[in-house]
Amino acid sequence: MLGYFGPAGTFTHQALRRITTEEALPFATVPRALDAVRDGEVTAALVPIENSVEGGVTATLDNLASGRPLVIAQEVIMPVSFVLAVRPGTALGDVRRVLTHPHAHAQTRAWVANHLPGALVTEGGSTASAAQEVADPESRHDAAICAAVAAELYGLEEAASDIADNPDAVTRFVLVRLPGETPAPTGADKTTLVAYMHADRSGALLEILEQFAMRGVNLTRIESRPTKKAYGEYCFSIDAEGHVGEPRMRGTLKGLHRVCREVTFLGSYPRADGVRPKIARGFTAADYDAAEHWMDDLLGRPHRA
Ligand SMILES: O=C(O)C(=O)Cc1ccccc1
Repeated sequence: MLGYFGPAGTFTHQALRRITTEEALPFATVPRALDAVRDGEVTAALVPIENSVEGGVTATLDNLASGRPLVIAQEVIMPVSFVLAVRPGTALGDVRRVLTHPHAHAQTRAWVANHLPGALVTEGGSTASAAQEVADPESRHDAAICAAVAAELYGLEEAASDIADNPDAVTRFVLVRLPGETPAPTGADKTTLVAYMHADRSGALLEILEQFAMRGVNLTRIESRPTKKAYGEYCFSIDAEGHVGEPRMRGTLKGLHRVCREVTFLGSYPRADGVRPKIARGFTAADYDAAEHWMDDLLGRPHRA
């Protein structure tokens, strides 16, 4: 059984529907969904990790970085479109209190300022739980910012639709499982990791970046996050093009292990867009093999497979 950041009607739920039609268990928070994987209650869980407008979903990034080990098995990238959902009969002009998820709030701030200038927006668990709460006639909230499917599911009406400030926004979700054997590279893969640098070392960040650059590995995301252990101490959450099964990525991870205080591997998995990175001359698996064979010759050893 799979789990997801729920309840039914969240954007995460819609993203899950893109990869499976199987029944799945909703969890009200990202940490609860991830702990359900850790405790074996579900085999994997889908959670939001990044948005093209608002950036990283810190609840996910931080839990993956510091909780009991988990790895990403798959990613889903999906456009998101928001509606303002109200109890039947409520007019747009009557909306004073709005409930939604922090990422939905961040992506509709300008719309709310322009169309509901006096309204108070409260951030809550998820967009679907906001819709569920607004559906209660006793609710002190007049509207939820959520997906059209959530409005329908919880019996609300759309007082306004397509209210995102940036209509091209997409959210990235990841399916997370317990660590195990990493599936073979597909040729279009990503690797996610967290690098903790030595705080007292000048040039430590440059050393981290060098490990990627010197092996022709392109980064698709890098964010600094506080380690939460001491003020001023940061780690770097990184996505890079490539798979740990490729020699250039293996070399990068080994290099990071040498120069960092700690490295947390969060998985190598197929990228949602299927884009195969162009590997520069000198960095392909064949180039690494040829260098190994040359070294074996220098040492007078038989070639290793
Ligand atoms: O609350 C939800 O529906 C989620 O799945 C999180 C979220 C919120 C806003 C945009 C994308 C995902």
